[in-house]
Amino acid sequence: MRAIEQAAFDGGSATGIELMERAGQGVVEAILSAYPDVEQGHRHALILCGPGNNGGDGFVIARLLQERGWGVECFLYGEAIRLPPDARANHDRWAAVGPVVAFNDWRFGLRYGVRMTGDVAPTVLIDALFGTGLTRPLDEPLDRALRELDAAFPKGTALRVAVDAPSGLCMDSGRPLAPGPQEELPLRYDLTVSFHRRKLGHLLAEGPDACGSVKVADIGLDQAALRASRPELRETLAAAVTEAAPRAYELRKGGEDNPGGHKYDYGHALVLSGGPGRTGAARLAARGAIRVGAGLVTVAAPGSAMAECAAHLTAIMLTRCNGASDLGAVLEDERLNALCLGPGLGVGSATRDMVITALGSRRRCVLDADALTSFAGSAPTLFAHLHSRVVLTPHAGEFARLFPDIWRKLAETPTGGPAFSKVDATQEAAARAGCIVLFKGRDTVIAEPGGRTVVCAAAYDRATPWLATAGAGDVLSGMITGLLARDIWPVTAAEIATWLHVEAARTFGPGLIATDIPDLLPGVFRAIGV
Ligand SMILES: NC(=O)C1=CN([C@@H]2O[C@H](COP(=O)(O)OP(=O)(O)OC[C@H]3O[C@@H](n4cnc5c(N)ncnc54)[C@H](OP(=O)(O)O)[C@@H]3O)[C@@H](O)[C@H]2O)[C@@H](O)CC1
Ligand SMILES: [K+]
Repeated sequence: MRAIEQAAFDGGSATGIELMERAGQGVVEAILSAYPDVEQGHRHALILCGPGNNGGDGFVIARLLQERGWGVECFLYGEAIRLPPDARANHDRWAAVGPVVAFNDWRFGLRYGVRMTGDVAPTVLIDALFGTGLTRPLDEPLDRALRELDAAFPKGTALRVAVDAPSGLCMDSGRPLAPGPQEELPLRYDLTVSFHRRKLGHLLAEGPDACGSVKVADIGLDQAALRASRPELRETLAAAVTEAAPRAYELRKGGEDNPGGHKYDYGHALVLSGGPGRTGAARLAARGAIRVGAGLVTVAAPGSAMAECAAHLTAIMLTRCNGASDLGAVLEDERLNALCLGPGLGVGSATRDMVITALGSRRRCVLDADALTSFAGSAPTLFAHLHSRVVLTPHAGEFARLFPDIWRKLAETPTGGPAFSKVDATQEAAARAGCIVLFKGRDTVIAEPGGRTVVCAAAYDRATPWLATAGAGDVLSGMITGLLARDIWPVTAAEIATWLHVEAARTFGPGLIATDIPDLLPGVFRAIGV
């Protein structure tokens, strides 16, 4: 954001004071449009201003609300004379018309303990303490003061709005920089108003829980001009966060963009299955692969599990595979162009051998679940065989087993900002593994070694708590495999599959189970014009 802001200054399209005014306006407009009721009846805002430009935004908001006839109380954390110039100017403008309470006098417990209701009780609390400039955990006394405020006005009694960021939340990682080992932010919010774009912190880790909802205020930064003036920003701006639906032509069969007409034009995916009683995961993956449009899908199962698989599979073919040497023979069929190993496959040396055989064939490949866990403690062996057309899809536990040192960095309590983030962790893992890593979670991150990184967050209006169900991950692996079979570039396949997976769950809602997901894809395809 600092670089973007500088580009706007350099290009002469805005001054700092103009951006700050628009930011303050943006917050007021966002509050009034999301919560029009706050303009009815008693209107009183309590505004906490910090020592940087976030605090400056707070003073603009104070002035604008007062001009609308609101009662406003401003509290400053820090010293007015130390404020940066634009924030100082807005502090002084406000101070000419209203009081500013210094930190020593905040004492929310005393102040509101006795007059919690009536005309002086705030209906809106605005946090303009820290935004993107948070560099270290909140000081203990500030943390305590905010907890007093939390107790005086429990969530639900006054609307809570964060300017750019909930104070204490690191906007590069979504991780709290709070004192104490619990890493808990003192306050949670109903609305967070971001400027220009959503930031990683709004989407990663604790971000969505802390922010409540996020509205983006346009402060007039022109994206096209910025890209032209600062080429190095292009990649970061393009790749950071994606919520866009995949382009329909990438998924379409037939037509001008995709003239192929034969099933073999859409590839042949092979999904390896575990033994009897454990074939469900592979069958779920296979169904994901065929629904996403692979031309053909075969499940390869041990002889002892053939009958079980045959009883359940119709559009999907079946072949026998009793281990690595059988797999080698199966892979002599060159038409098998994408492989999926892991779901229900079993943990141990047999799986390790099959993974190594699969990787040796240089096919596009998804490794998930047991295929990853089988290499816990021998990750370097796996890394030695990986290549650029492989996608690893670990959840947190699997990630920790393969990349224990990277995981430790992510699990440690951060002592400063920017804190080590899931984006950093996934990029490091991809660089080490030499392949695509899709690090699952509500804040899924997909990284290519030294290349594109994408955050596909299932948060806010894309929240899908019902995806936390057994087998959902197996379907995702199968969907990626199906897209790989269709010749879609691995990182794109991972990205499209993740989006479709969330979208399918969203269209279904409560009650979703994994077997539903593949069958929801046709509806999602229709909705996005495939
Ligand atoms: N970029 C844009 O386009 C626009 C940006 N705008 C706004 O500016 C915000 C960014 O402003 P910013 O850079 O001044 O940072 P901000 O978050 O106010 O805090 C920095 C201050 O806090 C201090 N500090 C840090 N941690 C601390 C701690 N734990 N405890 C105590 N102090 C701590 C830090 O001190 P230092 O680290 O130097 O010691 C410094 O003094 C952005 O979020 C948005 O709201 C809009 O106005 C317009 C367009
Ligand atoms: K803030």
